[in-house]
Amino acid sequence: MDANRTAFDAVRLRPRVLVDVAEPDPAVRLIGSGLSVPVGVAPTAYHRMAHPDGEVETARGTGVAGALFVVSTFASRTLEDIAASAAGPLWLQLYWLRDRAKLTRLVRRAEAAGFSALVLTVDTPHLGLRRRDLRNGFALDPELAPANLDDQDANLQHQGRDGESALARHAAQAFDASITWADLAWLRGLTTLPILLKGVLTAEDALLAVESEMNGVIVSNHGGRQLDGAVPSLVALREVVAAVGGRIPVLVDGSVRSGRDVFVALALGARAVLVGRPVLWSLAVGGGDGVADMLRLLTREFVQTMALTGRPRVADIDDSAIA
Ligand SMILES: Cc1cc2nc3c(=O)[nH]c(=O)nc-3n(C[C@H](O)[C@H](O)[C@H](O)COP(=O)(O)O)c2cc1C
Ligand SMILES: CCCCCCC(=O)C(=O)O
Repeated sequence: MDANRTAFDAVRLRPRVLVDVAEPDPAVRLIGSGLSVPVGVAPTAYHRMAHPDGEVETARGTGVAGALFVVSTFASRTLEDIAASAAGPLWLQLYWLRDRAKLTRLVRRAEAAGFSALVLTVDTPHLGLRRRDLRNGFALDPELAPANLDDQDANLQHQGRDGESALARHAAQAFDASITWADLAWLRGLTTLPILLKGVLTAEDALLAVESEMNGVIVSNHGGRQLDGAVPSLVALREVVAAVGGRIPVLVDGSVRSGRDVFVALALGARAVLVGRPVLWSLAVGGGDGVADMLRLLTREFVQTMALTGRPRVADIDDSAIA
């Protein structure tokens, strides 16, 4: 997690001057959707831990800001309620569940509710070693449940065993850790929705994603929550962008905390960024309005960086902007 942040801080910008920057335009199109800014909400589980209305508020605030919302498999509100409150594009993040019938039902519900893409997270065959969760015996409040998984697994609410995380135990039971690139054909055949892979950190895997007919990759080390010591997302971005060679969009997440960071990621070849923890913080402080404020702040900072680097359109942002 720290390395993600350090990688952004290490980048220096090369501003061009005497360019007409009277009206910078941060809008983009991404996988068929128009966005006011190349920013999305990363999938994070259980927004009701941050706000009583959970993902319904996140969807409202994200729509107000004209950004994208990637809803987690472990959302704490139903896909249908989230869709009813959304004014912008929604994608559904999937973990590959052992129970393929359950996975299929999720995909069908997403299609019916108007979600416009799927994001398969591929860096979590097992949950990472999260020592604080283990030490604290992390478990969910009994009021909270994954709203879109029909088993309502009691293991997640299991309380009070030191040295065990209810999330890690549930992941071990529910996630299929045996899937390989060959299994992607099954998912590809299940739906016509675009599919992106989240958690790609190498050129080799990016090439396999293209060969597997995936529609995009999200360069991510899961915010530092999976493999301790993994390469920072921003560092991995360069080799993934080079390998993909423009054939499919590349997104990135991990410690994006300002509009300058959004600009840096785009200069290194990302088509958009996802933001994780700041969404939970702003949701906790101000509900949907808080999320909208945070995203609008990122947008204002991004626009200012475009202006002060002499890159008035998103298409003008390339690696010539990086020292
Ligand atoms: C509390 C929390 C829950 C998360 N839940 C999920 C999840 O359900 N699915 C997933 O693919 N990634 C999940 N992530 C990872 C995020 O999607 C994202 O990769 C990461 O948080 C980005 O880094 P950032 O938080 O520094 O912006 C989670 C991250 C956090 C902090
Ligand atoms: C069995 C629940 C697993 C939720 C995992 C959410 C996640 O990805 C995270 O980083 O936390």
